[in-house]
Amino acid sequence: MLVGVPKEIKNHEYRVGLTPASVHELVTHGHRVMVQAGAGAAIGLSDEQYLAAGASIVESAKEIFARAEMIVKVKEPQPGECAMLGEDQILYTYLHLAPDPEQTAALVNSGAVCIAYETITGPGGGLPLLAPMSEVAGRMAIQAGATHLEKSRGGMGLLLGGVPGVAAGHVVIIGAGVVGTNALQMAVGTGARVTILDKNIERLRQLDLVFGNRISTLHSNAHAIEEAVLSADLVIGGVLVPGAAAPKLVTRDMISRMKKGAVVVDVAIDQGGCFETSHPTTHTEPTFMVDDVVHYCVANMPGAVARTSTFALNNATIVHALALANKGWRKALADDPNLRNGLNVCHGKVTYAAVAQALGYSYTPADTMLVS
Ligand SMILES: NC(=O)C1=CN([C@@H]2O[C@H](COP(=O)(O)OP(=O)(O)OC[C@H]3O[C@@H](n4cnc5c(N)ncnc54)[C@H](O)[C@@H]3O)[C@@H](O)[C@H]2O)C=CC1
Ligand SMILES: CC(=O)C(=O)O
Ligand SMILES: [Mg+2]
Repeated sequence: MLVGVPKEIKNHEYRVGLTPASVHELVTHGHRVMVQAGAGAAIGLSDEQYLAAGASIVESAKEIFARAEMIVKVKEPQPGECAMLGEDQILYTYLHLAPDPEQTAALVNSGAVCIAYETITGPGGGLPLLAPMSEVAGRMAIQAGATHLEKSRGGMGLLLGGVPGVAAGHVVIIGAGVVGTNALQMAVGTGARVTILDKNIERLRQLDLVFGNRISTLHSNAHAIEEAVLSADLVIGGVLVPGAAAPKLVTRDMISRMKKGAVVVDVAIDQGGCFETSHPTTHTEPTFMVDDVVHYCVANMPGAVARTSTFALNNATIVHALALANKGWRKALADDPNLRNGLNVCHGKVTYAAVAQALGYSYTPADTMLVS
């Protein structure tokens, strides 16, 4: 198969779909890989390294989209990229379609076979292609939150861990999945007081066993969220209902009653966000204020640590990239129900139930698309 890797074009996005090691893996299995010139230059992956791994270097994204049978990316295709996708071309990347009607319409119109990293499941459950970026974003959420608690960034001027004789800050984490757990580890490390909420009590039991009385766990409901948020200095939003738009758990009214200069980091913003007042921001302008509360809502947080993130992502994505290239999409999806769960849009149909439901499309089950 001819595989293409365009340079990412989202704001401050320096990750690359394939590392030289992943290119080498595909080439060893008999495939050809085209990489756009300079795709990895910002994170120290030179064109020479890609050439040495067996790729060819092409100048423009246009040529890659025109020729490749499978496009491997990181972020959802931007409008210009959607316009270049072709009928039956495989697109393998993050999509986050439920909160994004424009992108969904563009992918439906393209006729392409669109496989979303974030809905591919693992043999033991979970979302193994989302997990590495959630690890990164969860850890970064505390860094970003701590930085924006500084006065010069709009925050109340608070050091999360406090100092001897001065109380530590209160971090509230909503969602105890991969983002939440990684944020929890970092928050505990700073010496902050931490409360974590989830609907899944079994998950809270596991965290209680590991962290003991260094944290408070709370079953998530509207009342518990309100009480926790109103006493928080920093709130991290890390909930997920796979493939669906994030539930708005923190209302505008709660935000208006929070401490002035508190910070919210809405990691779930790529699925629409779990704060009613959120809207997506970029690394160039990561925050905005609502009622004197700093909102950090960057939809591609791992892009800021693109080198770490690219390697972590490739560790998880290469296995299915190989299956798709080796077998073609129909057989690869037929053989592997976990990969099949990644199919969101195919030949003009929406093939992921939560996306169809969120955006008012009729739903076509992925397995009905596998016969040619
Ligand atoms: N902004 C960014 O750059 C990034 C965003 N993300 C996003 O972060 C979000 C979280 O991802 P993961 O942690 O990997 O998901 P996950 O599936 O590991 O965890 C989500 C947790 O939310 C919980 N949850 C669901 N509804 C809830 C509710 N009403 N109250 C409390 N908890 C609830 C679930 O029980 C689960 O434990 C996703 O939307 C993901 O796409 C991930 C990486 C980067
Ligand atoms: C998961 C996601 O949205 C990201 O890594 O940018
Ligand atoms: Mg997005």
